[in-house]
Amino acid sequence: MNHKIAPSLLSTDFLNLQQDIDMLNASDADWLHCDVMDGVFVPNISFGFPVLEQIKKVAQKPLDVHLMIVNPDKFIQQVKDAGGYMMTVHYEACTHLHRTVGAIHEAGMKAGVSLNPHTPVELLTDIIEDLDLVLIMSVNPGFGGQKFIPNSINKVARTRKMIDERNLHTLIEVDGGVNLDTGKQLLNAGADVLVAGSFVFSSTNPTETISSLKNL
Ligand SMILES: O=C(CO)[C@@H](O)[C@H](O)COP(=O)(O)O
Ligand SMILES: [Fe+2]
Repeated sequence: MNHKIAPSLLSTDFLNLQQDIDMLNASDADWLHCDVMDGVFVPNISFGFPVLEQIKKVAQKPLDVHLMIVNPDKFIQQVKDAGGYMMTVHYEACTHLHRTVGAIHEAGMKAGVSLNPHTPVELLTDIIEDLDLVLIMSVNPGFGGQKFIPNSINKVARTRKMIDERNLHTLIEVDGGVNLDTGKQLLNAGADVLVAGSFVFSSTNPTETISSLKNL
C-alpha cells in the first residue's frame, strides 16, 4: 500500500468544487490531480490559473498539476504561484525538455514529464535521471471517462525497469481509465501513483472508492 492516489479534479462538480475538495481532504487521496488544457495541445479546454488559485486556498494535499499545453515554459512561475507541488509537462510539447525541467526545479517544484500513448518510454533515457515523475498517459489526453489503453501496462513495466536498473527514485504515475481492475494491473507492473477521475467521481461513494484504490 505504498502507492499514491491522485483523484482528478476534471471529473468534479465544478459548481461544488469546494465540497469535493473538502471530501478529498478527508479521504485517502494523496495528491489532487489538476488537468490544465489549452485547446491546442489537446482538443479540449479545461481550467486555468484563476481556478488553480481557488483550489490552492482549500486544498490540504499537494497539487499535482498536469499541463496539457504548448509552451509550458511560459507558465512555470504561474504554476508555482498557484500552489503547484508537481509540475508535469508533456514530452511532445517541449522542444528543450532539459531546460524546461531545470526551470521547474529552479522555481522550487518537482518536475514530471508525461508521455502520450504513442510515445515510447525509451525516449526518456537521457533525461530520466533529472525527473521526479514520469506520467504515462493510458488514454489520449484531453478528456475524462475514456477507455484504458492496455499497452500502457507494458510501458509501465519498461519504465520500472529503466528506473530500477539505475537505482533512481523517479515515480511512475498513470493517468486515464484507471479503475480497480486496471489499477491492480498497473501496480503489479510497477506504477507508484494512480490518477482516477470518472471512476472516483461517478461512483456512489467517492471516499470509499478512493480507499479501495488505495488498498489495492
Ligand atoms: O489528463 C487527463 C485527461 O487528459 C486525466 O487526468 C483525466 O481526468 C482522467 O480521467 P479518467 O480517465 O480517470 O476518467
Ligand atoms: Fe491528467
